[in-house]
Amino acid sequence: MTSTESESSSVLLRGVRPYGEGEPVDLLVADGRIAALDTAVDAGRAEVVDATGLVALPGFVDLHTHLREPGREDAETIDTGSASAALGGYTAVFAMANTDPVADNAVLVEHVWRRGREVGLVDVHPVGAVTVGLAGERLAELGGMARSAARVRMFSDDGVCVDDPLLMRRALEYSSALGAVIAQHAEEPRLTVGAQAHEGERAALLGLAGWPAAAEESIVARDCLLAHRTGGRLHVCHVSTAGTVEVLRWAAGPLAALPSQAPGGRPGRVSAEVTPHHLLLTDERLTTYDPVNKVNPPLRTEADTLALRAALADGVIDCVATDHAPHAPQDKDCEWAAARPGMLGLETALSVVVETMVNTGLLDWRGVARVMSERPAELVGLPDHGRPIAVGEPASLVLIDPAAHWTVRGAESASLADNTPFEGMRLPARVVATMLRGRFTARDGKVLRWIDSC
Ligand SMILES: NC(=O)N[C@@H](CC(=O)O)C(=O)O
Ligand SMILES: [Zn+2]
Ligand SMILES: [Zn+2]
Repeated sequence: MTSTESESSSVLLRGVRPYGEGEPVDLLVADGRIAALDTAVDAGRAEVVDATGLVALPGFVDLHTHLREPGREDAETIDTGSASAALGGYTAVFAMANTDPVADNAVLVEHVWRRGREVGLVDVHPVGAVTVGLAGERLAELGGMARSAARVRMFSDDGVCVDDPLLMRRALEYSSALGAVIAQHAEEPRLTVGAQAHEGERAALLGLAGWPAAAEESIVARDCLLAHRTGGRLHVCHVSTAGTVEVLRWAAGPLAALPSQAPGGRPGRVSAEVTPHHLLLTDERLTTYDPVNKVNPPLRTEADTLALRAALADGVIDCVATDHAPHAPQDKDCEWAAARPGMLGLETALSVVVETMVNTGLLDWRGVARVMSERPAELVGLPDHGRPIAVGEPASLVLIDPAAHWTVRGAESASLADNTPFEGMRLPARVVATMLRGRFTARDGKVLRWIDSC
């Protein structure tokens, strides 16, 4: 993007196409908000940026990111993870609680929140743990975290499942009172002891212990019932099987029609996310035994990827979440069984969504805005993200070159880690710039910190 310099902090984006629709317009940003949206807008003292041909969408919101700070700053920090998020088009991320120490108290979540603000590249919202130390034995102080300066609105033991039904039921009961969401890593631990790969033909051929689809589906079914009966707010993390899609369909239909026993008769609500890697990759990739493909839940079959895509398109799955899971080399560059599960996701998410959802005709750009920005913001009640591109709204935006292609190189990512399963793949569409409340946080592949823009 070329631009003319100016001493003013306002910016005029010339020739953008909001949601990729209609004729190009000029979008004027002033005081952090969209000040004009029209043809031939007078630049005045604004910096003029040539954005011809670029699609503008509301900045992306990731409900599932691992930033690793505190505890594993060798794999990622709030700073490097925020930079990766800005490059990927994100303006808000939810940082999972499985850090060391675990984010299970007000002091820790406030630390993560403050550090995110200091870095200032993306709004970092800490996720609080559901149980103390993720140990699954007693509930953490959810209320204390919700009332802290971090205003925690999502709780999760992600990495492990809250498998005790009584604890999960209590957490869901509290969630409605707190206006929060319980995000479940759905994995029945008794069914995945020693599991290494999706249970099926591929795992059998490779001699890897199988990870049954029912381990996920049985917990999702149980939790949908608990959410409905308690009036709680359940969010299902990283849906990976066609069977889970059917359970979610049942929860939204026949189950929702049953009377709830919740206080005031208010039924629970269930939402769900899918990761870019589960939309694109299958267990066919495991033949190399390269641990870059190891992830929890595991890569599944092509039929699963197709069911997930259809469910995202028709709204049974609400949104895309990256499950960005950076790992240090010693935890990934080792034999399959010893490697940690997880893969990078923030910088490749848009391109994978375009490849699997837009280029297949399942979603248009408005649909991309829905699943990557509007719906996730709505699920957790973020008031100033996922907003319409309209005059008066916050200028938290992503500009995309829809015609670009690029080749993924983990070493070039802003993340400290390089465990991307998309290494060497040529993918469509590229984030050209990200803007948070009127300030560029990433532009032409470079991260812009406060200091750069002052
Ligand atoms: N997805 C993964 O394989 N790993 C995540 C944990 C998780 O999301 O369950 C991690 O923290 O590394
Ligand atoms: Zn998980
Ligand atoms: Zn995760």
